[in-house]
Amino acid sequence: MCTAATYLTGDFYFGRNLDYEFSYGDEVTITPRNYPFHFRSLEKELTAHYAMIGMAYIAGDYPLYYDAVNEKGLCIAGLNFVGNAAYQEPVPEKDNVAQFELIPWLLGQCASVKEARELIARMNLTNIPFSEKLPLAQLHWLISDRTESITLEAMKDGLHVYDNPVGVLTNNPPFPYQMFQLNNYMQLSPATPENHFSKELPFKTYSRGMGAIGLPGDLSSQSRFIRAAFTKMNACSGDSEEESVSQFFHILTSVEQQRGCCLLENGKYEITLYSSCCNADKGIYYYTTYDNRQISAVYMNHEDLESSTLVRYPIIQKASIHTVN
Ligand SMILES: C[C@H](CCC(=O)NCCS(=O)(=O)O)[C@H]1CC[C@H]2[C@@H]3[C@H](O)C[C@@H]4C[C@H](O)CC[C@]4(C)[C@H]3C[C@H](O)[C@]12C
Repeated sequence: MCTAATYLTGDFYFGRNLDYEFSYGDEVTITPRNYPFHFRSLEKELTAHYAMIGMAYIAGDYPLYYDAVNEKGLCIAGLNFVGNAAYQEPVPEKDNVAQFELIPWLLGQCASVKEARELIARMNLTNIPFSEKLPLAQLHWLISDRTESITLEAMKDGLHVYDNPVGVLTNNPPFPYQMFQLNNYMQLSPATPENHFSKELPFKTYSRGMGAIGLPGDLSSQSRFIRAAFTKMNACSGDSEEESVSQFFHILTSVEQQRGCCLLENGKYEITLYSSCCNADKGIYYYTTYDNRQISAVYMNHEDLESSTLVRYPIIQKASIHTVN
């Protein structure tokens, strides 16, 4: 399971929890403007494009991004959509983009969600795998900038683009079902509840936080969607970088997966391998890992963005404890 979210203070923040039972070997990866992107079914090459930063597995010299942000502040995260994602054979009349090419294709060329919508309208998301060892990932995507978010789902009946007014995405079921479920929670509130049950019964609030009784606490993707939406829509913080980043990680923490709570059929546990928070305006990628709660930061603009070589920073997994005496 995974959860992605957006957050706007003075700057715009975008990030995700990557929940899984193993890591592919994740690296914070900066693709500078002149790194050449070749596309499997397109004649067009992107030899000059927007620079981007995100988490990727680098296969050969190719950045297989999980989530990334470009220098214009456009952001994308891919999340599992198993059993529902369906990709097509290439067709002559469309831009045929392989599933693993989607993030470079959009972030390389689009400065906003509006521009991404235009490319998506001409796009066919194809079923060409990266390699035999790295078969198709069944995903759907949260695509955001500071003004709007959309959800992109490729299903048997074609590509769907949904407005995403919540700025949150988890996994199954398809996005319209996720959104519809929110209707069942409209009574939840961060404020102290009032008695609408019966005037004849003398109810008392015995604890703070009772306004959100009924907020689902389990790890299913539907429940994480509701919980992350509630937390994000009610989140508030100061505008400073420290306050914004701290608050963003708290939103993600509301849906993190602790080892032991989600047992898979293979006997392994799914956990939150990393949490990321990208300042999309400044190109700063912050992350924590399951065992390293210290926030690490990689600045895209500290690198030579005119270069043609990937810049890679393997994630720091080892805990760092600040000893004070
Ligand atoms: C496993 C990741 C998604 C995590 C997630 O949503 N978990 C929820 C589990 S579930 O709801 O319970 O199924 C996804 C997100 C991005 C994916 C990677 C990216 O798409 C990039 C390449 C794409 C290649 O086709 C496969 C390897 C890969 C390197 C992918 C491996 C894996 O599928 C990743 C890492």
